[in-house]
Amino acid sequence: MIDPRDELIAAASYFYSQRWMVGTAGNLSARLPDGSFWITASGKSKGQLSWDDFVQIYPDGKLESANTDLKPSAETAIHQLIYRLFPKSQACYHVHSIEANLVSNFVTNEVVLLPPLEMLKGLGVWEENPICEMPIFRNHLEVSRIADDIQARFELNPPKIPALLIRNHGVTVWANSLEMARNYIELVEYIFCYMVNTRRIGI
Ligand SMILES: CSC[C@@H](O)[C@@H](O)C(=O)COP(=O)(O)O
Ligand SMILES: [Zn+2]
Repeated sequence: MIDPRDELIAAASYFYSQRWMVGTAGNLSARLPDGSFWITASGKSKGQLSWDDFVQIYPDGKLESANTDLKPSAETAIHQLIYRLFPKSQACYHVHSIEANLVSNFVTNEVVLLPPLEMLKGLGVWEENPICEMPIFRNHLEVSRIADDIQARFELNPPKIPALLIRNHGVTVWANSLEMARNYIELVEYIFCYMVNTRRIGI
């Protein structure tokens, strides 16, 4: 099996070049056949990751890393939850863009309506003039509280698209392959950019 860290490094470097993973922002993970997953270590510059900048988390919560100083991403609890809620997911990507943060403030409620763009097909919504909402969650200092909120809402009301937005923070997507996860980030960021631009020109 190919080690997914190469693709995670390539994706992070691309997202960094798009200014969606500026500095240490964001985290990426990919699952392995034994149910464990590689996740970016906390506080690493996402534009220049190497194999040693990842931590492997096992289903029982145990972790393994190249050196004992490495801590798993502060947002590991969200990745663990996503893999539990959506067991077919093989990758979970989280980035911080300016547009995502602007869009998260377009509304004060728990969802934002997405424009009925053709691009939604790329996120699995094959409908004419779809009514498609992006779930929004409150940002808490304690990441476990964000994960608890996601679990409580998604267990009752699973989302139509494999994405969620944390207000004033960033977007998280999950997918059945690393390639799809990268596409989903690009698609949601395109949609956020479109939404910001429609506001800017007043349509
Ligand atoms: C630029 S700080 C951003 C962090 O607080 C966090 O939101 C983030 O996405 C990265 O945290 P990390 O622990 O490196 O995975
Ligand atoms: Zn974050």
